Amino acid sequence: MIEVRELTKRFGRTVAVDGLTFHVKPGRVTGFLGPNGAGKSTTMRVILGLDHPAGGEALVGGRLYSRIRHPMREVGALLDAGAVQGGRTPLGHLSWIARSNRVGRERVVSVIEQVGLAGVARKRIAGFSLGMRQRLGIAAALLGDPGVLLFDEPVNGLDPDGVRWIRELMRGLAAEGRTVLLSSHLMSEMELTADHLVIIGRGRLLADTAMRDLTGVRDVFVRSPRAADLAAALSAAGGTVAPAGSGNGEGADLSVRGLGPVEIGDLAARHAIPVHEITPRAASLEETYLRLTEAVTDHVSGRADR
Ligand SMILES: Nc1ncnc2c1ncn2[C@@H]1O[C@H](COP(=O)(O)OP(=O)(O)OP(=O)(O)O)[C@@H](O)[C@H]1O
Repeated sequence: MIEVRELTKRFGRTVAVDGLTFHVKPGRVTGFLGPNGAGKSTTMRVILGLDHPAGGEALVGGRLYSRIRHPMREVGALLDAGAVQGGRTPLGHLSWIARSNRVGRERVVSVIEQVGLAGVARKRIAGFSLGMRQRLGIAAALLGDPGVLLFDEPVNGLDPDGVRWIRELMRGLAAEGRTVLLSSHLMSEMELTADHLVIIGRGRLLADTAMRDLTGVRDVFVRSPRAADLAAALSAAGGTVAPAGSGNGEGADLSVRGLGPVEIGDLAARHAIPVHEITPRAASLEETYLRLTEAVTDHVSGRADR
C-alpha cells in the first residue's frame, strides 16, 4: 500500500505537487495519469525518498521510504531507464545492486531471464536499445522481490511485443497481490492494463476512480425513420435525447442517455415506431482523460486537420 497525504512539492516558484492525496492499494494495477509537467515523476520521487516534500508525506507500507530497513525488498522502481553505466553488463550491473542489498545471485539470474535479457546478460549495456534498457531497469526493480512497485513510463521505447509483455507483467504482479503504480501517456495501453486510475493535473488530484467507472457506457446511438416521434417518447420516459450526427436522409440519428438499449427497444415497440439501429457506445479512456485534463493542460497541440 502506498499512501500519499496532502503532499506538496515546490521547485522555486513552481508548485509541482499541490496538496495531493491518494492511496495505491495492493492486488491491482493503478494507472498514474496527467499531462506533461502534472507532477507524476515528482510524486514518485517523493514516495521513493529522492525528493523531500514541502508539506504532507508519502508512506510505503505505513512508513517513510527512508525508514525502511531493506528498501529494495519492499519497494522496486523504474524511474529513468537511461541512468545506467554503459560499460557494465546486465549481469555485472544487477549483481552489484544485489550485493549491496543482500540479494542472492540466483535471484539476479532469475530476473534476467524473467525480463528476456538472458541472451545478452554478458554484453555491454552501451550497445542496448531503449527497450532493452527498459527491461534492465525493470529487472532491477524486481530484484528484491518487493511487494510495492513503481514504474514511470515503462513502455517507452518498447516494440509491440515488449508493450504486451509489460502489460502481462504488470497484471501478473498485481495478481500476486503486489501494489503496482504505473505511469504512461499511452491511453489505449493504460486502458488494457490498469484496474484503477489516479489522474492529476498541475499537481492536484482530478480523479481517483476504478477504470470501469471512468469508461462505462457513454450513450446509446439510435437510428429511426421516425426519430422525432421516438425522441418525444424517450424524453417522456425520462431519457435525455440529443441529435447524433446529421442523419442519413430517412430520419435522424439520436444520442440517448439515461435509458438502456432494452428500455429503448421496448419503448419503440410499444409506440410502434420502427428502429433500424440501437448501439450502446462506450467512452474511451482517451476521450474521458482529455475532457478531464482539458483545463489543466499547459502544452496544447494544434489540431492536425487545421
Ligand atoms: N528538478 C526540478 N527542478 C525544477 N523544476 C522541476 C524539477 N523537477 C520537476 N520540475 C517541475 O515540476 C513540474 C512537475 O514535473 P514532473 O516531472 O513531476 O511532471 P510529470 O507529470 O512527470 O511530467 P511528464 O509527463 O512530462 O514526465 C514541472 O513543472 C517541472 O518542470
